[in-house]
Amino acid sequence: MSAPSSSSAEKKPVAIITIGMAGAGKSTFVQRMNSYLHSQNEYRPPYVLNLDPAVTHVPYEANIDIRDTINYQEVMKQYNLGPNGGILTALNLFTTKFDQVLDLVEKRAGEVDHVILDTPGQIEIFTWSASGSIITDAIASSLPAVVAYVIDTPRTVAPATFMSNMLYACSILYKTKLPFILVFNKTDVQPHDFALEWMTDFEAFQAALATHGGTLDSEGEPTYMNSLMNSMSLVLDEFYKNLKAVGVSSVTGDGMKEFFEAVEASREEYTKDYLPELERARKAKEESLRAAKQDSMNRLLKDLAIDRQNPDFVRQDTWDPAEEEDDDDDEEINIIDKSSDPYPGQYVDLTRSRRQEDEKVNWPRPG
Ligand SMILES: Nc1nc2c(ncn2[C@@H]2O[C@H](COP(=O)(O)OP(=O)(O)OP(=O)(O)O)[C@@H](O)[C@H]2O)c(=O)[nH]1
Repeated sequence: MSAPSSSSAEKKPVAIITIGMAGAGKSTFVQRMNSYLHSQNEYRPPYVLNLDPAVTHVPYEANIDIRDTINYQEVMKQYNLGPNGGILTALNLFTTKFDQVLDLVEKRAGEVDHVILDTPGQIEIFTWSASGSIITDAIASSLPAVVAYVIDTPRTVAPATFMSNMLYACSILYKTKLPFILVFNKTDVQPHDFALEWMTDFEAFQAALATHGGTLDSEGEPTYMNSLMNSMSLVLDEFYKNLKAVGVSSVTGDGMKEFFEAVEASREEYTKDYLPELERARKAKEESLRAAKQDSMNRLLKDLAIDRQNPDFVRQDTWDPAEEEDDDDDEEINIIDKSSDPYPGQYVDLTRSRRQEDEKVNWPRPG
């Protein structure tokens, strides 16, 4: 897929990468985005990708579903892994085919306004794995992209939990460098006003800390935890300036209008901040590749000049086409776009197809 230029980025669909702690409501939120976009005239229905191999049921119809390509249970058996290792390895296997996913997304890019990604329940599997980074970078270098960080609002009312959640969000923001929306979910159970207040008013957060239990030790002095959180909240002040926060209820649909307004604002942010940085990094990489190639070429030419002085070498140095290896007989694995017409045999199970090929094959174990 070609990289978006600053001028064409606004015409491309926005990729919404949905991330959040287990149980924060990611899948329900993806379903809500899906139904909201279907119901609005100003938007076209989205293109949805499920990247959670272990989920038993998703409340939406995904266009591409990792479970159609990777049998997560089989991966666990083959590699003798537990559930988290199984999810990570399944995601790694899927990532090796992500170029096909990008091709399918590109084919649909003209027909949709949003490409939505649902990620595995265990947040760290996506945010701290090589596959998560590869997928995020691949998507973000092809389409305007935004991270929707889903927060379980009722479980974030304690200042310490709020702070840990914000620190986690902060680490993802600085890792991906993408436009970032904090999605305070489940506002039907707990409104998110307290969070907005803590993010904008440092003293309000301090006051909440002071009134929360366990903040003073037996001598009436602030506990270590309390002092730490006080200092942290000062550091986070800078982080809060770099993001948008909206409250939604994935159950009632409250706040979805505001969420999509934040997505549109993020598209502009992507074009203004992320894209120039991406183009700069790409140029630097091309330049270093070009320099490395030139260096190899110079060394090759130097070696050839020496070898050509040896008549025995010149006699042996003939090219025999029969010795060429045929690399084209690799088995083709296809990612499935379920919104295209299916045809018999289209389903390919990456795990099973490998096993049938050679029962004795030992797959490389993750390092
Ligand atoms: N009241 C309320 N419940 C919600 C909301 N969003 C999600 N839930 C509930 O929260 C629970 C978890 O939701 P999921 O969508 O499965 O969360 P998830 O983050 O995808 O979960 P994992 O993939 O297991 O990490 C479910 O019981 C949902 O019904 C909401 O806006 N309001």
